[in-house]
Amino acid sequence: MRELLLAVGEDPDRTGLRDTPARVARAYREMFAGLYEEPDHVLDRTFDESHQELVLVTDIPLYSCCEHHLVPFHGVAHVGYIPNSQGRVTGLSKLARLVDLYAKRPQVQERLTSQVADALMRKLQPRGAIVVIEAEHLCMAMRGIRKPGARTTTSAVRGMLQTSATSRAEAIELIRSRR
Ligand SMILES: Nc1nc2c(ncn2[C@@H]2O[C@H](COP(=O)(O)OP(=O)(O)OP(=O)(O)O)[C@@H](O)[C@H]2O)c(=O)[nH]1
Repeated sequence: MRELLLAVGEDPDRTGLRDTPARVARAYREMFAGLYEEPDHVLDRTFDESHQELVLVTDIPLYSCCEHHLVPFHGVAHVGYIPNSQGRVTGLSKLARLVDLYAKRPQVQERLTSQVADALMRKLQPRGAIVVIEAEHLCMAMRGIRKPGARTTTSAVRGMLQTSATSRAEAIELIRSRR
């Protein structure tokens, strides 16, 4: 941190910046807490419910950090899956926990989207999964190209939500028509 401040021409001993290294370390440890957690544990607890159609949680608030600049990107995630024939479902909050865990790592939006979908497929073995993330990258808003308001949408679709156009269209329509 001291080197970083010197590199950008700041005096590390200046009043107000004296405590900065420890504070920044604490903040980044919190923002990157997902590096130290095992994603599969989030979905350890499941229960059987004879629901074999789409379960979709939309508008999960998302805060992450781009690994290129360590500058935040934020937006919402929509996460859905179709339980398998045993009807193995997970608590709805676990879908948000999964998003949170992967978001709390240095990320790129595409990888974050795929990681959530792949964890669902791995642990719940559902018939299909869909993850859509819409986010604004502050590295494109507050610096660089400076385009505030530009939003990036990424999707990861697995299983029958990938192979069945009807199932995929239903999920996408529900995401688009929310509110
Ligand atoms: N695909 C993708 N790109 C990202 C993401 N987050 C940041 N980026 C981009 O990563 C790129 C890094 O580009 P570089 O040329 O290495 O870095 P830079 O000189 O700071 O680029 P500028 O942002 O254009 O000033 C930029 O184009 C960012 O917009 C992300 O989640 N996904």
